[in-house]
Amino acid sequence: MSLIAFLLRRAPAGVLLSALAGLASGLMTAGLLALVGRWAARPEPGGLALEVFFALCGAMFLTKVGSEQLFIRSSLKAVFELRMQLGRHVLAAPLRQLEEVGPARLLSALTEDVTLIAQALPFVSSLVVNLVLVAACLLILGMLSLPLLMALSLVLALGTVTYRALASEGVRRFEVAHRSQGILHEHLRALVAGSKQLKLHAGRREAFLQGRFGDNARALRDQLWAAIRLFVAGGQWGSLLFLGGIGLVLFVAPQAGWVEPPVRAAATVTLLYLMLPLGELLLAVHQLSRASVALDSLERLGLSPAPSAGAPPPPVPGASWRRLELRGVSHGYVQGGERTFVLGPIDFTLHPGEVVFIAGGNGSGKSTLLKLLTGLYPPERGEIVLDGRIITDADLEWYQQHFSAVFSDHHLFDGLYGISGPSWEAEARTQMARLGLEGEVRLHGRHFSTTQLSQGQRKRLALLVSLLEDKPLAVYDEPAAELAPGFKDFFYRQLVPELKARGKGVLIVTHDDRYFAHADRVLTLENGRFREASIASPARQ
Ligand SMILES: Nc1ncnc2c1ncn2[C@@H]1O[C@H](COP(=O)(O)OP(=O)(O)OP(=O)(O)O)[C@@H](O)[C@H]1O
Repeated sequence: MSLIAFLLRRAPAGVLLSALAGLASGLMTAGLLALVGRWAARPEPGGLALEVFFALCGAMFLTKVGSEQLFIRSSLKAVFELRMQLGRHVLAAPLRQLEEVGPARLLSALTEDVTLIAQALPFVSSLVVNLVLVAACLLILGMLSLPLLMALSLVLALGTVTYRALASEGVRRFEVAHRSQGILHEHLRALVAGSKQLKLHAGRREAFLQGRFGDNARALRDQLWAAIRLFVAGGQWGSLLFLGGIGLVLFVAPQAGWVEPPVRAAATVTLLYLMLPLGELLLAVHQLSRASVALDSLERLGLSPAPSAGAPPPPVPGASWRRLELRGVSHGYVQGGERTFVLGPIDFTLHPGEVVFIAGGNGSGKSTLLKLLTGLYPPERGEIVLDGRIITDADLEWYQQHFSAVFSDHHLFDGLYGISGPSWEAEARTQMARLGLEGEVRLHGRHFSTTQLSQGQRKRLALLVSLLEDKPLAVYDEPAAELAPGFKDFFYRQLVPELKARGKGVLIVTHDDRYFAHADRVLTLENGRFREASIASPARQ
């Protein structure tokens, strides 16, 4: 099973030790059963070796507890590693791949799929221990009566074949339900993100809840029920067969002469005991089947690390550079097999201390250009060249580290991650004061006291982080869109000239034509291409 392989890959020593302890525990239980069986078969009471009985009980308890604890530790380790690995894969995957998979599917994988796997892992241990117990019970029964063992094996084989047929159909239905779960996640995201609009419009709220959301939730409920019902039916059929097996021992076997009267009690005890591990096995198969669907789905996400992952360490912030060029670069989007938009080919050069504004209508490709320039989208055609070095796939990670960015859909982290240096705190406080953030947000160590802020405050906090990063190149996508006039002025008239004076290359997507005079060049994008030549050093307003 893929789940067992998954565990063995991540915690081989712990799983093997746990399996050995489980095996020992199963053997002790079988020994105990054999002992009790032999005692039950004696015509006279007494004669059970008490010390052997208690020794076996103690050993069974210790090996079982040891096996379970080792297994739980190994499972937790495996799940922790899976979470870390998924996090790394998400961050190492090319941005386009993440956009294509979509946030809902990613979140569903990182939360629900991992949880399903974590919850199912203890059942791997149960599978091992109970398989040993079943094998041991069959061995004991075989020693008591060979014909009985053969008849029971037939019953068990029939049960297994039927259960497998039902279970494989159940797994198929779990797969269908899993796809609905991904769609439900998308609707849940819409429900949370759109709660304001839904609150203000009762008709829309009901239409959404009863419509797409409710339809999908109902479909998921029905698909899960269809899948679980098959496993339950399989389990019930297995129990029925087994009761038939007990009937065999009690009524048919003695008459057929398969079981001698002295061992009939022992065979019945063993058979009755066998019901326990068989029941647990069925439960384990059910849980593990569901988790296997989740694991397969995680593997199907196919988050391949970008070719640049694991590249040389990033440069020290503030590293010097001389010239950045885009030579005939282009990038296109494909949706439903059709090219919907192409940016480029673009030729563009930026030098230290240069400030370039990018203007253009909605959908003209400004944000796409920023993603291309920063290496988040590798060019389909053309070259990015930094100081004469052509940026290859293997250089992308290194190249990306030159940029500090504030995107239009910027995520505000709750603290200053990755900001270091001897005077980072003093610098942070100074810049917070300049950006008017004092009194609105406080620094607790490296964490912000809050991120529950207005749009303008969030934008200023994002600018603060960008300033503290102190990278050689700064790109901003409509940074002043939500800023009040005073802060807009401060940004264009003070911050941007300061960045320029410090030799940064600055690229700003903006519609603020009042401030165009503060750029060395203003380039306008139109349908993915630059419309006109640069405006060199316009007169300051
Ligand atoms: N992830 C994506 N997948 C497919 N198409 C996309 C994607 N992102 C953008 N596009 C398309 O590419 C075109 C350019 O989008 P882009 O976001 O670069 O424009 P923009 O100039 O920044 O627009 P705006 O001023 O409205 O922010 C648009 O037609 C858009 O629909």
